[in-house]
Amino acid sequence: MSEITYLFNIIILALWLMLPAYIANPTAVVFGGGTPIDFGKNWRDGRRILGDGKTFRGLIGGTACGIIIGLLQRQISQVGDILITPSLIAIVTLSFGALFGDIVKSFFKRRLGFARGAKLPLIDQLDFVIGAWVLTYAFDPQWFTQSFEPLIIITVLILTPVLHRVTNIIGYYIKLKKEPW
Ligand SMILES: CC(C)=CCC/C(C)=C/CC/C(C)=C/CC/C(C)=C/COC[C@@H](COP(=O)(O)O)OC/C=C(\C)CC/C=C(\C)CC/C=C(\C)CCC=C(C)C
Ligand SMILES: Nc1ccn([C@@H]2O[C@H](COP(=O)(O)OP(=O)(O)OP(=O)(O)O)[C@@H](O)[C@H]2O)c(=O)n1
Ligand SMILES: [Mg+2]
Repeated sequence: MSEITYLFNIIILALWLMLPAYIANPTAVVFGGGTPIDFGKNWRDGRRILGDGKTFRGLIGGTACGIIIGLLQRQISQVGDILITPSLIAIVTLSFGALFGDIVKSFFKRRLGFARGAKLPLIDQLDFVIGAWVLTYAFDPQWFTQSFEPLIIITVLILTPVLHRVTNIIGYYIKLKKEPW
């Protein structure tokens, strides 16, 4: 196998493993709106706990879409036998964890005084990856460690900011996102 083919396989595997999280994050934008998760309440510092950018509809819609993709992946990997099958726990923790990470980020963003939608380079791009990994490692450490080898982790960390930027620019031009970042 040439080095190019090897690298290509690593990238495909990284995308495959991250897919529930990669789908949950942008579909939360699509389904988002309505009641905010913090119910419009402020923290002790007088600023919003999370802000209007984190809603129940986004959280539920995004998690559901991620889970549906994960269930489809389980069917596909049984046919192919080459791709890693996500565990049922991992499907849920990758999807919910992505949006959980995004929520935790917004909490700290508000505490630092950043307005909703303000730019926070790298953190805005990796919040959902970290959230998905932390919850998956917490609830299914065996699946996590056997699937996410160090090389896959590095690939995801490099690839995600690029994919995030591209999807956000697409989202901005089709008027689903208010900011192109
Ligand atoms: C391995 C195999 C067999 C297949 C892999 C297929 C493949 C190419 C998978 C990756 C595609 C993918 C979904 C990439 C995006 C992942 C990602 C990093 C998403 C980040 O989400 C950003 C989102 C929210 O931003 P926020 O963090 O600031 O809250 O941005 C919102 C964007 C939108 C609402 C635009 C609409 C997007 C969708 C409905 C999701 C589907 C996206 C695409 C089809 C575009 C993918 C384009 C590429 C190749 C980057
Ligand atoms: N749990 C979520 C996550 C996202 N969204 C929607 O997706 C948009 C983009 O998400 P994101 O960039 O994460 O939020 P921001 O508005 O930028 O807010 P923050 O500064 O808190 O990141 C939000 O404005 C909101 O409409 C949502 O409704 N519910
Ligand atoms: Mg944002």
